[in-house]
Amino acid sequence: VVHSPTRLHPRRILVPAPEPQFPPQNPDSGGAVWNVRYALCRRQGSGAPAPSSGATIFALSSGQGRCGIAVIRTSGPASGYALRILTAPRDLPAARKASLRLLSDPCSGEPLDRALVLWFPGPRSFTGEDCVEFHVHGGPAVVSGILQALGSVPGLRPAEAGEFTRRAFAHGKLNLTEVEGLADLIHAETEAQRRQALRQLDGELGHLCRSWARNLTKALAHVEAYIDFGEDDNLEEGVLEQADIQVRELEVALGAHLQDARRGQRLRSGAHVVVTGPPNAGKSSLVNLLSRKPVSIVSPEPGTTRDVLETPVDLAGFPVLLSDTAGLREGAGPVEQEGVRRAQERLEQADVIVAMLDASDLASPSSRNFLDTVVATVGAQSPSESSQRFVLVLNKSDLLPPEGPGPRPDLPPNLLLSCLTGEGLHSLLEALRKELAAVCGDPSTGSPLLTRARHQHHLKGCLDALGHYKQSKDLALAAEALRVARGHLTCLTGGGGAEEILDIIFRDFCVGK
Ligand SMILES: Nc1nc2c(ncn2[C@@H]2O[C@H](COP(=O)(O)OP(=O)(O)OP(=O)(O)O)[C@@H](O)[C@H]2O)c(=O)[nH]1
Ligand SMILES: [K+]
Ligand SMILES: [Mg+2]
Repeated sequence: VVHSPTRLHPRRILVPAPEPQFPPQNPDSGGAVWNVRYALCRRQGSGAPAPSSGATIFALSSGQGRCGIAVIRTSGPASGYALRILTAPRDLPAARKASLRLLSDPCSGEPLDRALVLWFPGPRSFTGEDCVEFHVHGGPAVVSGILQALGSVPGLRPAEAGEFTRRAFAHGKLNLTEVEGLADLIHAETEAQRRQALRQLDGELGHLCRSWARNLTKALAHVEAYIDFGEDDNLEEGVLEQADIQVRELEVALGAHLQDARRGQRLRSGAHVVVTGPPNAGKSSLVNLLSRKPVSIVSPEPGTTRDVLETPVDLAGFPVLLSDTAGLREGAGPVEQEGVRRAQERLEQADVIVAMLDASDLASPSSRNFLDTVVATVGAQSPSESSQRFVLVLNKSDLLPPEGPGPRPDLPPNLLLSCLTGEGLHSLLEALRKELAAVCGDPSTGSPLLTRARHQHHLKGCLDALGHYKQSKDLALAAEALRVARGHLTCLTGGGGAEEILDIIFRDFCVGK
């Protein structure tokens, strides 16, 4: 082994590379409410079985319940046989063209439905295997009759949650980040979520990781060439310097992406918006207005809200967990004091703070106190210093004299609102949209966001390994560090996919997808 002058080390030690491991618990179980829907269609136990079983699977792929048309699909080698045995005439229709067929039960011969059937011979299908789609009338009896008929065909069994997508992944039709994008697209509830999911399904994050991995492979080749042929005069000069340059470039790119930090994840699971202020400012009125339902009790009595009340809302296309909190004041009874403590705790977790005051009551002790404490500290931070965003709202503008509130130079920039008349709501929504775009990232522009803790984990692992590369004085260790770094990028797109990660991801799918 030839050592470069900067990497002198007496011995060549080969330490086994630490396997890039991912915590086995579900890393994305953050947002309580947004995840309820995942729980609804989550299959119990581990992920779907590996596709090597060779079985042909079938499932209802459209939604449950009565509908105009239901789509039932199959995937696997017996798909063509199942199609022929259920239909008359018993020949296979032209590939990828809809044909009208009478479906009947293969055992009793009883007609089940007249339906459109589609035949997708592998590998040009969603899963890469032979697939069939039956577009049948969506009545429950028709659907269950056809599912039963399919179940009676030898070699066919009902699909498990996510099994179609898992087969697509196994046959290289989708990489892991695309699978995640597909899961998110199915679950997307707001416009921004849909845009982000679609970009991920299009493979943008995957492409980026693969191009980074390619650069690492080049750097590794340079280091290995130096190890093997360092003394050879034919070796082009400066190979190690080239590797160093590539590593440095990658470090910059990874650093920029990690700085993006939790924006993509927030967009996926919801940003925390917390409404705070002194008692009776109208916090609960605003929460009810934004969520368009009576989440919180509104009353003229100060100290009405005591617990933190959280509700998921779609604010200007962004998914938000909106929290109503107790009015901040001192000297209240023990129950209200506990409410105040919880309000302050929630405030610390907020991505966006909506601080609300009664515009007609700015001189009261509780208003002054709120201005001197919360507004003075959070409101004074510039957005770059603090990751929390801040909007100051002066409510009850309808109570102000017609000439307006008059200039208040001691207040930070603020918005006038009346929850009673709705005046100023439009400007508040626009201000919130801007803050949310800053907190969640804009999914239609810029580089693809990291949507899961898993992505961040592997990029960070990659960056750490690059740090080891730069520090290692031994060339063999340096090469090993590059291999570890590349391993993290491969894991991100599912190249080195540990079963356990696959299980976590495929759990998010419904049966039939
Ligand atoms: N005139 C007027 N009254 C309002 C407005 N918004 C809220 N109110 C009234 O102000 C009172 C307090 O409203 P809430 O929404 O309960 O205020 P809160 O900040 O949640 O109060 P606590 O939970 O007790 O801290 C109620 O009687 C509301 O009807 C407004 O824009 N104009
Ligand atoms: K109140
Ligand atoms: Mg309240």
